[in-house]
Amino acid sequence: MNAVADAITVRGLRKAYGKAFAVDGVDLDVRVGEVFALLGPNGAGKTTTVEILEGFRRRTSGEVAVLGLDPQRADKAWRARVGVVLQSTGEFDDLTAREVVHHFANYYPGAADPDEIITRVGLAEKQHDRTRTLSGGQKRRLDVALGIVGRPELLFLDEPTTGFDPEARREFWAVIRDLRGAGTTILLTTHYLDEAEALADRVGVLAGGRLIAVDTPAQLGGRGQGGATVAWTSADGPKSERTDAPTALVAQLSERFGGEVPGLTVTRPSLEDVYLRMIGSPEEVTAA
Ligand SMILES: Nc1ncnc2c1ncn2[C@@H]1O[C@H](COP(=O)(O)OP(=O)(O)OP(=O)(O)O)[C@@H](O)[C@H]1O
Repeated sequence: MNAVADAITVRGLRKAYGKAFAVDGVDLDVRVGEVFALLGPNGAGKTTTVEILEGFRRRTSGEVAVLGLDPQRADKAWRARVGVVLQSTGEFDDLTAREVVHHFANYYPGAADPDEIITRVGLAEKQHDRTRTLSGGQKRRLDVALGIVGRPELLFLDEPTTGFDPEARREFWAVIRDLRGAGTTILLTTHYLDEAEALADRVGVLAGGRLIAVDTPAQLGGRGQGGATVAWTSADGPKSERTDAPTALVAQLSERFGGEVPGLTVTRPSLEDVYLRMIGSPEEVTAA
């Protein structure tokens, strides 16, 4: 169907630990050039899935193709095309951040300029510090630098911004948008719904090892259609109404108020609302 082959194709993927299936029949396609965010509660199987795609874990069954190859049989040339940012950072102790990035750049035939990468991830001021002295968020930036210095076609990011302060997250988002703009395919896992919304072309929700939904952030769980809440201020106080036809209600209100509707807002469920509903959060069930 696609003019360009998918970057990742997964069919019937399963992974058992003992008798339990951490991944239990996942089908997934990630298109070339898209940012795909894998969401899901703790233990849903995100890291297991991603590590299988990266070639770091063996699957129990199913078919997997990543950049056209089975990651279990991947060679050095394939590895050079894939960037990986793992959940836990490697320790380089007495090397400086700059030395580590330069060292990693040597592994890749078409590496980016390491100094430019250091600047892009916001580590320029800390580049001469030993990595063991970096803060958690700074170490994470270094992880990201190591993942992208080889100019990968496909980048895996497992919870990339955990431990980042808000400013660092925004800077990281800009780095990801640049990479996307340059044509990099990105698969990321995140617990931050705003991050998925800001970055992802599509999101997939994993729960209990199964992919229960795949859609754009705007459309996930029917978010884009109907189900809006219109709120306004009337003479006797704030009012709100849930409706599947918000435009018609706003038109009625406008007529009633003879123009501007005081305090008018129209809101749809946030990505977090629909996500929590999907994974059956107890809070959401009681709120509904
Ligand atoms: N090496 C392992 N041996 C046994 N069980 C494991 C192993 N790794 C993961 N699991 C189990 O598999 C399930 C999925 O774990 P996984 O790390 O893939 O989840 P996750 O979605 O990435 O979670 P989180 O959001 O907490 O990172 C969990 O129940 C976990 O306990």
